[in-house]
Amino acid sequence: MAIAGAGQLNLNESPCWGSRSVDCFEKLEQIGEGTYGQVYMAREIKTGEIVALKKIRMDNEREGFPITAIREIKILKKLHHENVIKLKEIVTSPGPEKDEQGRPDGNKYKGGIYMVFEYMDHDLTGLADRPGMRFSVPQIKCYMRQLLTGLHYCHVNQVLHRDIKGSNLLIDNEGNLKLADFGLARSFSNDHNANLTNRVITLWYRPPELLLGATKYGPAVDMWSVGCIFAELLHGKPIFPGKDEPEQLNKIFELCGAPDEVNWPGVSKIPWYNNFKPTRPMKRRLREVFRHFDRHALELLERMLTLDPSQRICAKDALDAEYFWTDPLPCDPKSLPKYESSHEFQTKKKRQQQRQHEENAKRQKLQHPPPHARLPPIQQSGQAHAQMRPGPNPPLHGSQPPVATGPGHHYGKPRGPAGGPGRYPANGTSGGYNHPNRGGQGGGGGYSSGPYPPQGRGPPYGSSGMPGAGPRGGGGSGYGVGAPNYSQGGPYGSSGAGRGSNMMGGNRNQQYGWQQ
Ligand SMILES: Nc1ncnc2c1ncn2[C@@H]1O[C@H](COP(=O)(O)OP(=O)(O)OP(=O)(O)O)[C@@H](O)[C@H]1O
Repeated sequence: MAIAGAGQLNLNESPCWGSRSVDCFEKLEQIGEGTYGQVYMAREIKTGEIVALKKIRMDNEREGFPITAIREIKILKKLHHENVIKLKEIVTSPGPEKDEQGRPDGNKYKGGIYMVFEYMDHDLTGLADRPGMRFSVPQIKCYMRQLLTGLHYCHVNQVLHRDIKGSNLLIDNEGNLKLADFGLARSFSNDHNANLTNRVITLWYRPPELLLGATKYGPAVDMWSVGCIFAELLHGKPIFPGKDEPEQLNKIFELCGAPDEVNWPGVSKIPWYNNFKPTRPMKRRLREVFRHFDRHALELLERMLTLDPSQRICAKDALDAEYFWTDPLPCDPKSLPKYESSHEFQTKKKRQQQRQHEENAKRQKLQHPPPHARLPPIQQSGQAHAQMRPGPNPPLHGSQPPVATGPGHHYGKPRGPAGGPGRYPANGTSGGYNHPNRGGQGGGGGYSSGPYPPQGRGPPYGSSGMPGAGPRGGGGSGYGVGAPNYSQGGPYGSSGAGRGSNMMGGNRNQQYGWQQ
């Protein structure tokens, strides 16, 4: 695990940061299990305010404070925007800790450090995974616009998120969407001259340039992930559910066509192009496969899922796209229905419990088969009542969630002329952005030379179907069915950097192949 050098975690920067104990909060429920450790819903005892506590995993005391956490804190401290999660403070636990039930935590590290975030009721994966959930078009437009607004702000401030996926998009019951989990984020310079690792972004949302081994890249990598989320919201399931990198690339080429020097000038110079260039011609089929999508949605998707990153649409232009300015308009976030809290961790846990329940029931049935299954049951007194009770597998959720069916509330009419430029602030300095860097898109600065992991220049993954571990939790397909988070096989999975595994069996080290 990469560790912090002395003084890197400048907790003294803001006098109160790090000075309070986690005992100021009462843990209510675990809502996430991430690379760093657990995420809890908690209540601040003094004020009653509900927050999210993200514990920084410190499995090995000797390795010090994880560099990923330092990065996340550093980056979040400079980002202040309504579509970016707010890091409120850092709190510490000097002694043995307690879990949600007040029992001593068995963690061998006796102290702990927590990030305190504003609490969000859902993540997009958890929300979409609710039984019967269907997002309306104005709702999808509303979420997409907020996602792009938050990302535009990050990009203007020269921060790449590098892990855009449903479980990192948090939503509250006011309909606000915020980007979260900046553990893989980093600053970038506009000239894209720095070498960066290509082992970032969860596989299903990873752009072709990273899969082909590019180490010089920019905000376009996040825009590919946004395109994948957009298509997933419209399509109802993930569009590129690859098992490993070769399959991932193949799925991309099957839909977006094979890259060549015509549609992507310079592609043949990307390190692993020759290893993975398709051996047969592959036409772009996006319009054909998604012909049922609305015309403006398809136009925007085409520009997000453009193979050549230099031609891919940027967040600002996406916000200006016709899609957001034609009827039905994005709805007002506040008009969205309120749902019972739903995080990916919880929906997966519920599904696991349900599966376990079904297996137990099956096992019991096998062990104690009814004496004569084909004979009618012998009537006994009270049986009629017994038959009225629900069966052994009651629905997971007692009450069905409200189905979002197109709230009729829209924002006002578009602010700019239809189709005209500049409906969105050009550099993110207007539109209510707090702009700490003042760099603007073309501005200098913002390029951090901090201790980031070296770029992944290892050999490419094997060229044919490496056995990839399945998605975290074995969940099927994204929105509506389960969340992706593949681990990687092959050379990518071999680095032993320790960001730890999660309860669903996934391991981000494998997934991202972090190197020392
Ligand atoms: N502020 C918050 N409010 C509510 N839930 C949150 C908050 N932050 C995180 N979560 C929940 O915890 C989950 C994991 O959080 P996060 O992604 O920040 O941790 P991580 O350790 O980086 O996880 P991963 O390795 O899965 O990326 C999120 O998907 C979300 O469901």
